[in-house]
Amino acid sequence: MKAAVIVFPGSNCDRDLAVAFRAAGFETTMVWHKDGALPEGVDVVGVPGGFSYGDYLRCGAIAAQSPVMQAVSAHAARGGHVLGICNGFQVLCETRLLPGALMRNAGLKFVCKMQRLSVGTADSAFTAGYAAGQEVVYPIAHHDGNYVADAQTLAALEAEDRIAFRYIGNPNGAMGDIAGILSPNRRVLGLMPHPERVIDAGQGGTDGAVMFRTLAEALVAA
Ligand SMILES: NC(=O)CC[C@H](N)C(=O)O
Repeated sequence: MKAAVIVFPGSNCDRDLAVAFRAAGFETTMVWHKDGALPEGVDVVGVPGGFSYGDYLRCGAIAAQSPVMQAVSAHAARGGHVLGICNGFQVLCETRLLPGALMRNAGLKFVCKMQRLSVGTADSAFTAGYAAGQEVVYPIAHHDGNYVADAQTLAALEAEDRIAFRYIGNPNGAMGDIAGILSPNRRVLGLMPHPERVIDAGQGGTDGAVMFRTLAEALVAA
């Protein structure tokens, strides 16, 4: 299985994401954002966390215009898997691969802590290793994690079982306590919390390792 991790100026979780993919058995290539193409035969593209372009104009807005995002969109259109974490989630919303937007945290502060989450659905290659309703703990670290969408979008996310994770004790004001969502084909996941930072007991938890392991298993079986 092959993974690619996109690197923008200001990405800072790209290496952590590569470590998580590699630990789960993915052959992983880093892709500089100006390279318009993804490696041949890539199964999953990771869009990492960080502060791409210094979070100007909005978090993820400039990165979304990068040449590589056209290749990522084409990969998604072919039914490829995409995982956007934190700034990566913001980039996927700005690219319109996922609906809605991430606004400034309701408390107007950067929030950095371990966060309890409830798994919203086990029906995806990313979340099949969890049970719906299961509690997991991933770290969060963001100032723009306040998920907003119009009523129609929220209703569709709910009706189509596309809310992947919800906060337990909402840290940022996100509508519906939404921490992560899936695309209609369930192959694009964007989430604010960081599963790649909890893949080893030495990091203080292993709840995130399940996501990468399950994804690897699903892609081998596909
Ligand atoms: N850890 C991150 O990816 C941070 C995301 C974004 N720059 C924010 O602070 O909201």
